[in-house]
Amino acid sequence: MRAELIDGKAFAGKIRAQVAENVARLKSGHGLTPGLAVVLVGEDPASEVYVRSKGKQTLEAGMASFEHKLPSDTAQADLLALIAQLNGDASVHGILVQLPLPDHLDSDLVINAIDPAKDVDGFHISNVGLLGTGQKSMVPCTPLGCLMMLRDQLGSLSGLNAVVVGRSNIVGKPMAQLLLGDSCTVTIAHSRTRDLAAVCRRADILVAAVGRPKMIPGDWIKPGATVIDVGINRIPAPEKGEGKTRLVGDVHFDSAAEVAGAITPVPGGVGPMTIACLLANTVTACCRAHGLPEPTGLTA
Ligand SMILES: NC(=O)C1=CN([C@@H]2O[C@H](COP(=O)(O)OP(=O)(O)OC[C@H]3O[C@@H](n4cnc5c(N)ncnc54)[C@H](OP(=O)(O)O)[C@@H]3O)[C@@H](O)[C@H]2O)C=CC1
Ligand SMILES: Nc1nc(=O)c2c([nH]1)NC[C@@H]1CN(c3ccc(C(=O)N[C@@H](CCC(=O)O)C(=O)O)cc3)C=[N+]21
Repeated sequence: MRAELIDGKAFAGKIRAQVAENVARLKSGHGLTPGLAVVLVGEDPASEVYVRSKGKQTLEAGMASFEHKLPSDTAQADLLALIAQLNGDASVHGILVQLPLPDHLDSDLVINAIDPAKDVDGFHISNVGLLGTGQKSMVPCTPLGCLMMLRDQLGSLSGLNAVVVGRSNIVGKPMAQLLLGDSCTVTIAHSRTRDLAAVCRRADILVAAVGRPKMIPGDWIKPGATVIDVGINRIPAPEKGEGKTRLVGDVHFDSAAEVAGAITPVPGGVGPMTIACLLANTVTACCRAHGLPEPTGLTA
């Protein structure tokens, strides 16, 4: 292996320590406890694991955690009523509605019902517009975590060719906005992109957010490039025993690590940074809600 490994797990630990320091300062100095409410509709086992780990890390940072688990047949009006209640609750500074929602619910409508100041996912149209115009906003956690790792790794990103594979509202598009904000020359690729291999080979920074296990091989990667693998794909792992599974990214790690300059692993890369940034956004939201100075280094 030639590439340097970018240790997202360790980096996330440092971010969480900074979050905890800021929480302690808000508590002792201002009598404030930042609070995060997570809303989960339905019984997806993967989402439940993820929501539990968010709740645990929220408490570990000294914050308040509110979990709302609703049945999969929850009516839209009931979900909207819960959001209205959380919007009005002064002890809640951040609201996250776990996606995807069951098909009968309109996720755009639900997300846009969240008070933008409490929208710690950064998915509300106001925050999307603010980010797109370079104004202060809530920045989506996964792209924010990726940006932090890239800045830490490379220093300035200015003038670099960045290719983002994937154009979702939750990862690909906001990632591209952040890279543009740091003066990269940005290409967004997707399922209709022609000659994706050639597009990827131009990238000094390659961000993969596709959801296809090991799709990007080493020979699509420019020698020395920095590779950020957002993909979280669970695949069968018969070598671990019958019925066992393991997580892999969208990048074929072994071949990519022979070519790249630096690469994030899966697990232990972007995933832990996403949760750390969620906590960071909650602290930022709490500070803004009370007109207090924001922590430095925890926002874009
Ligand atoms: N680490 C973390 O914290 C997080 C990880 N993830 C993971 O990141 C991955 C992407 O998530 P998300 O953005 O929500 O996924 P979506 O399914 O919403 O988007 C996937 C994107 O990949 C594109 N795509 C699909 N197939 C191809 C292909 N063959 N070639 C090129 N592009 C393709 C799609 O293109 P088109 O638009 O044309 O259909 C789409 O834009 C998933 O593995 C997910 O689990 C997601 C969120 C957080
Ligand atoms: N409103 C909303 N906001 C989200 O940010 C959001 C969402 N909905 N829906 C689902 C996706 C997925 N996502 C992950 C975050 C962390 C890990 C993570 O910590 N992964 C660990 C491994 C965990 C394991 O072992 O299962 C790692 O990569 O090391 C994974 C996935 C956030 N998402």
